[in-house]
Amino acid sequence: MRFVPTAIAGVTIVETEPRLDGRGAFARLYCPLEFAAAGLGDFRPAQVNLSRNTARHTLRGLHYQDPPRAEAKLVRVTRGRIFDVAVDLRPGSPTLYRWTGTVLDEDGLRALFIPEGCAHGFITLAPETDVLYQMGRNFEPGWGRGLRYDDPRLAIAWPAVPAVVDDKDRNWPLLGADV
Ligand SMILES: Cc1cn([C@H]2C[C@H](O)[C@@H](COP(=O)(O)OP(=O)(O)O[C@H]3O[C@H](C)C(=O)[C@H](O)[C@H]3O)O2)c(=O)[nH]c1=O
Repeated sequence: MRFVPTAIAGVTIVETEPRLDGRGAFARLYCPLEFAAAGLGDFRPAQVNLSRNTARHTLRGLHYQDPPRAEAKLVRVTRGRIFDVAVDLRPGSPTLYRWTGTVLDEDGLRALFIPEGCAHGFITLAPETDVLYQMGRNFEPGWGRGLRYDDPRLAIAWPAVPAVVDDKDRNWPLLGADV
């Protein structure tokens, strides 16, 4: 695996190096030892989730969980295409409230690692898009927090106008202008 840093410390593009042969390819998608050696800490997924999105330009997020339920996640696309975004929410971070984004598509050989302390969201760029999550913690209802995808304080350059957004995601509080 190759670990490609982004503008936000810890948010990392994880690229696999498929082994090709006459049958096709074989690729390692995750390894705790390689993640630890890359400085991403002890990421050992507790649950794996599938987000199935029917319409193009479906937007989900931006979501995060506060300590002690903060969660790291490894996100990849198994069908379709997304623009995937992470926002730094770590107090004292030099990139606090900065965002970074990357396109993930169905070849599934690129993933985005979002560490604890960052919010995550995506917009689909194709219909029938499936997003696969490896989650660093078990899900517990009631711990979900969110940022507005259109918060002017974040100024995320989404590549499309969202067509489908859950009411929950339309109603997260805006960050104050003072942050
Ligand atoms: C996150 C989660 C949800 N659920 C249940 C709760 C609801 O009944 C249903 C949909 O949950 P929610 O509306 O929170 O799903 P999304 O809006 O896609 O949220 C996810 O999308 C953003 C972009 C993320 O990064 C998070 O992984 C997650 O917050 O699945 C579970 O059973 N387990 C889980 O881990």
